[in-house]
Amino acid sequence: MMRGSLLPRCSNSIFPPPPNSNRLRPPFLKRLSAPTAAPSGAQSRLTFSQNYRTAPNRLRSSVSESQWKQDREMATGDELQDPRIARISSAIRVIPDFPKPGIMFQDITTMLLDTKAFKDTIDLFVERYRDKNISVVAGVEARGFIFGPPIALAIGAKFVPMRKPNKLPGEVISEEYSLEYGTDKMEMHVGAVEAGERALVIDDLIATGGTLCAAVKLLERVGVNVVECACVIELLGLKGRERLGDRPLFVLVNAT
Ligand SMILES: O=P(O)(O)OC[C@H]1O[C@H](OP(=O)(O)OP(=O)(O)O)[C@H](O)[C@@H]1O
Ligand SMILES: Nc1ncnc2[nH]cnc12
Repeated sequence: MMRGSLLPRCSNSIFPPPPNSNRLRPPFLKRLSAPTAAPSGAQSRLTFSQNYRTAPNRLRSSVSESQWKQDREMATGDELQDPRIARISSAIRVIPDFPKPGIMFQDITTMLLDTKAFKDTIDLFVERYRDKNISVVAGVEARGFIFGPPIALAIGAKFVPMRKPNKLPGEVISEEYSLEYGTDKMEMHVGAVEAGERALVIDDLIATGGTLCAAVKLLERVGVNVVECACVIELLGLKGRERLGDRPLFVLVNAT
């Protein structure tokens, strides 16, 4: 059955938002929004995002003062109001009740078919992270493997896969983490990164934040400075940001 094709693509663009839309809410209201589980058949809304957070209390012993200031400026930059985001948002398909009832699945595969939207997505990240002295792009399996490598190549960083358990052949360090239901484990090759390196962690989506948090912890355990986490989509209402604490997170679009 062509489940998703029957749905209109969610749009952020020039059309006025319907009643109760979360579109373009100020950031402080975003925190109060409903969880991802929505009444069956409801259309999830994707919103423009201005999601920047500082990391004021972060331990940055391996980072110079000027680099710290530069990072802070990056994390508190002007609100992102880029027209490319509307196209990206519209190209992401939303499938209700997948993989189980109540979940509004954010399907990025339709965005990958739209060559302009896919390129714009990569470009937006590259524009943000080039010239930031980032030597590592760490991508979270599986969907972080789609966005991470082109960004890494474009900014001149290496790509490090953060994998599900028992996939990497060499010596690994691992981190267990909890998800909405149950636990999972993430692994990284020992020696893939060195203490003092500057990393960007990338994934397609943040929901509860468990996955990104595990990736960050793995890197920090070996002395890597995680400059920022980045996702295409943030699912509002699941408190993913809270789980990340004061670590900066950058997202392109919000969804409920
Ligand atoms: O913020 P969280 O609650 O941790 O959820 C976010 C994670 O969930 C999805 O991966 P998932 O492992 O479900 O699917 P995959 O098999 O495509 O990697 C998504 O790609 C993120 O990695
Ligand atoms: N609603 C959702 N859509 C896509 N991927 C997800 N991972 C966790 N929640 C998700």
